[in-house]
Amino acid sequence: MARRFFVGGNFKMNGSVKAITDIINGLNNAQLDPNVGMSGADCFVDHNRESDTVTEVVVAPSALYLMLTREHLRQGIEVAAQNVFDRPNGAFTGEISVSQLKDAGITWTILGHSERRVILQEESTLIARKTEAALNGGIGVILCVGESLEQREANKTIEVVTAQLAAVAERVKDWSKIVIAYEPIWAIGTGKVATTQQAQEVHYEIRKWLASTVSQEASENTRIIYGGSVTDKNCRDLATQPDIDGFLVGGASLKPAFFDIVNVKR
Ligand SMILES: O=C[C@H](O)COP(=O)(O)O
Repeated sequence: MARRFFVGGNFKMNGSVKAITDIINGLNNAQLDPNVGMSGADCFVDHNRESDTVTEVVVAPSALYLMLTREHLRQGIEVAAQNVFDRPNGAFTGEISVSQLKDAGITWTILGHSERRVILQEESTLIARKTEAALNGGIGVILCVGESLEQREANKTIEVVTAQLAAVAERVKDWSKIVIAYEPIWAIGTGKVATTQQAQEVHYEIRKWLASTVSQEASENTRIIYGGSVTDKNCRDLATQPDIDGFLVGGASLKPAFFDIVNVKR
């Protein structure tokens, strides 16, 4: 079975009520390229159909705008949090629980983004616990991994990325609700996109790692998406690579160019 193409929009800590409302309206009115496989504006996602051709689209506004987005965004596009805590409801000031996300109709969360790993100093063990909690609570996880420029130059990319994944594999056996986002840190927000070869190489190695560490089934079925300066201009070549199953888009997800990325021919 072909893996369903997946495009996530990570708004990061951007936006206001007005700006997010404008983005929601844009998404609600977006026209799809008929070459995606379907025609009409309601074809982004339909969870009642088993389609390999229709792209799955998920957007991740900051926590303050999750409910606004879910309330006004058309059905068929899912909403993701950018983080979730690993404990049930309780005395954890400033955190959001998995059950609170579910209660608000939020079906995905991003975890392990390098901005949280580096700036907030989140370690792989915490990210693994959060991943386990999200999955146990019925929330899908966009699990981000990626190396710094220094690590790439020291030829440590695969070692770093697989160590980040291994922390999750220690706690999680079922990877069917995980989408892995490979995001080289040096490509995030820098305008310096990985070459198709660089991205494909790492995605291939991640798939190999899944086969040897998780299962052959996880290797074949897990979506591995690329993030890091993806635009409507550079997404096409990346999308044609055999192990690239979509994108996690930052800056460009705030702009109309996002629809061209969703509609990319592959
Ligand atoms: O989560 C998204 C990535 O950090 C990529 O961000 P970017 O597209 O702005 O480089």
